[in-house]
Amino acid sequence: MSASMVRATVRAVSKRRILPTRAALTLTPAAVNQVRMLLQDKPEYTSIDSIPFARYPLRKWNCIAITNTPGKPRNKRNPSSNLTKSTSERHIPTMEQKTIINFGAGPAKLPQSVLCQAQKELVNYGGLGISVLEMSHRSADFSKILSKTESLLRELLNIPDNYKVMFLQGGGSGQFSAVPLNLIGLKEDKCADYIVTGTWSEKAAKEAEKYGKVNVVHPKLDSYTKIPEPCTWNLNPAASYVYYCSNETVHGVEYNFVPETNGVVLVSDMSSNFLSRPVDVSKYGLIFAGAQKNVGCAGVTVVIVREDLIGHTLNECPVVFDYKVQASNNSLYNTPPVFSIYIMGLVLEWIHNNGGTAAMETLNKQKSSMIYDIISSSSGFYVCPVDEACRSRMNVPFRVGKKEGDEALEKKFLEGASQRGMIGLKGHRSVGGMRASLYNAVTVEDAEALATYMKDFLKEHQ
Ligand SMILES: N[C@H](C(=O)O)[C@H](O)COP(=O)(O)O
Ligand SMILES: O=C(O)CCC(=O)C(=O)O
Repeated sequence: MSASMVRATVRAVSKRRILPTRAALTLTPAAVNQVRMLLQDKPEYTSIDSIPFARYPLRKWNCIAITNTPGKPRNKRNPSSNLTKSTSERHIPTMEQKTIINFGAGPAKLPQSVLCQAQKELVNYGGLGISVLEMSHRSADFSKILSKTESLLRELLNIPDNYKVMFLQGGGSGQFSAVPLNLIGLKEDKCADYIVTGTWSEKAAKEAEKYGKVNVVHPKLDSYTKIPEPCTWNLNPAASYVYYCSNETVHGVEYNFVPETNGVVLVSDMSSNFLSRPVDVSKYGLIFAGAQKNVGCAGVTVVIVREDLIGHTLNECPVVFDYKVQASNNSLYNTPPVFSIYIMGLVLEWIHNNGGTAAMETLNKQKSSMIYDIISSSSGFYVCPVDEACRSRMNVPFRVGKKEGDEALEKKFLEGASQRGMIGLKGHRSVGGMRASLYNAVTVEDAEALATYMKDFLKEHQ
């Protein structure tokens, strides 16, 4: 807590009514952020008693007011003497927002400290007088953001020097096209092997068919609830690459192993489990991931590619997807998603400060086991259709009431969850049921809240 904060008196103001005995002081955005930052990792604080004279439970805050200018002596007779009176700045988002737990599949929950930091810096980034939203992508300041983001990523994933890192637009779906456009020409046959274990790898394989021959290495699965035994895969040694999606967001199928390709270049869509666990990048030719699950907000897609695979692009490849062009321009061939890269930088810093990918993995195991354990011990009340060997730590799909889901109970489950502030639990529209997404920013406490609710709901309806 800074010295100026200690001298502040903070009071609750409900529904824009200011207590009549005192005038309210407008909090500057920086002050609001300081209060937030002070309290964000302290769930044990239910009031702001640590700041003298304040005695109001946080939950009641609709906005907060400060009755004396921080750092100046209090004027008890005329507390408004030090006040600024702009009403436009007086109201800040209610703290009630923070009782919401977002289990959405993406865009998904971001760490609270990242949001606060972004808010703090939104209007005036680093004292420059402008926002990152307004910053030239060719400015020295953005260049710092870009290189900091890249070096954090390199450090977190221990990316070898012979790999390029790019920050592109177009999302995961953009890469469904960019991967074949750049890599299918690696070998003369222009063919690629695809392991299709869910919606996203299916879409990627379909897109690749436009640019070359696609071999799905196993018979089509009748349901996306398992990974076919690797010994049954019909891999083609002449393939330019082998492609798989390491976590299928819709179906909740995740690989707990790296596919063996016998020397053929391995490509992975890690959009929904990126940085949720350590990865040996050297085993891959290319990894891509949209940021909006574990590492930031929508708008930026990270592509990590081994240098020797660059430069085999098909003629019809749009220039913005050409890895050679983007890598040699350091992702600045055209305007990159400046703000999304900045947010990713903040999230990477947060991951770094919280123990890196190994620590994320520990937490992700803990959170997902908590939910899977309830499902397994519910005597069929909750059902997860996915094989135990490939159940996702990121997206836990389940039905309520019976195997194929009891529609009325599932509706009730969602309503009850929503009453407890839990959102985003509805399964993907293509599969129905429930799905709890437990990305990096979802805390153990968030998962515990869901676990408690699931137990209560089970007791009530079994
Ligand atoms: N959103 C998908 C997923 O859930 O895994 C997939 O990565 C496609 O990504 P885009 O929506 O960014 O195209
Ligand atoms: O819900 C998901 O699995 C991701 C959402 C998505 O990207 C989509 O449905 O297009």
